[in-house]
Amino acid sequence: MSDALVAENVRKEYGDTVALDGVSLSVGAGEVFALIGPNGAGKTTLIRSLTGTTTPDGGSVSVLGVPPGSVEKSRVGLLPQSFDPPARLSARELVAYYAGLYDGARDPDDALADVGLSDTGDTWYENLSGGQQRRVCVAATLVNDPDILFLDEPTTGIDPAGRRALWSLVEDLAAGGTTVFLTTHYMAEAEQLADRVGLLADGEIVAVGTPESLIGEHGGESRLVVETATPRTSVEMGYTVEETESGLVFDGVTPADIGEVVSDLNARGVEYESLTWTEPDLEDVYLRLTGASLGPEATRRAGEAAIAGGDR
Ligand SMILES: Nc1ncnc2c1ncn2[C@@H]1O[C@H](COP(=O)(O)OP(=O)(O)OP(=O)(O)O)[C@@H](O)[C@H]1O
Repeated sequence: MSDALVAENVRKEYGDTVALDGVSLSVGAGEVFALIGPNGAGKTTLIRSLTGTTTPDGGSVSVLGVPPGSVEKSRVGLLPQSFDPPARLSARELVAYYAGLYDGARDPDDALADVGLSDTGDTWYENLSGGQQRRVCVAATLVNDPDILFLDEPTTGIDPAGRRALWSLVEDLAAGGTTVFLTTHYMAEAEQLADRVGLLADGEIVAVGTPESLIGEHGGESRLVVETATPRTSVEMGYTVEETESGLVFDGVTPADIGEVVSDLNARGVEYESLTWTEPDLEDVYLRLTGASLGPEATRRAGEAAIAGGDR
């Protein structure tokens, strides 16, 4: 697989802020690469550096074999994170405007159909919902049938059904040979779509690999989550136990161990409301490598209590 995109030691500073601190990566032709990382990690700055919408202070970038400023415009699609088109255009007029920038562009209605908005072509952009507006913007990036597509948080604000429709669109594009470089805060999106994922933190790539390899290397063990009737039940067992807001998390529990843990909980009089067994996923990788929280779902408390007394 030849490289569609190569960045070497890219550096960008804004005053005292080092937005990119020597980023190197390559993306193969036809590959889907997802960039994840906390707010302010430098994801948008990297996309802007890769697409020539900002000039790095150091390093080099090659897109389809040439510097970003020299690449044929019709071969590249870019959905910026912030995109504020004229509101008093219909969805179709807006997409047609972008189609007019290219020779041999696609039919705007086909691009709208790609994003599931066939019925809303006549609606003014300002009257569309936030998620529909985002989908129109995605449609606008598809009119030139790009060889490489940069999508900066493409599904932010889009409802779950719309998000899955866009995932399917990205999968179709990749199957057709389009290289896709996207950023996202949705770990499920990166895990579902990406051939490889890069984790950016404080302007540096801290891990890169297939979702499976990252999870295997950094995701930790499978675990049993126990929601207890009484918050922060203190329990002594032969597993590594984390206390959470809502109960207990037992690390390293396989499905075959669940019965034993449940017996132990019963024997010790721990009342529980639910038991959920989970395998590590990309969210665990993210949390472990950034030490950050993804939101209210991720309320796991630090401070493991490796407790003696059980039979493991
Ligand atoms: N034009 C700018 N002027 C000054 N500082 C900037 C500019 N653009 C980005 N920064 C700073 O560079 C750092 C990286 O910002 P960037 O927008 O690339 O992060 P991000 O990973 O895309 O964040 P988010 O997930 O919130 O979109 C931040 O500290 C940000 O404040």
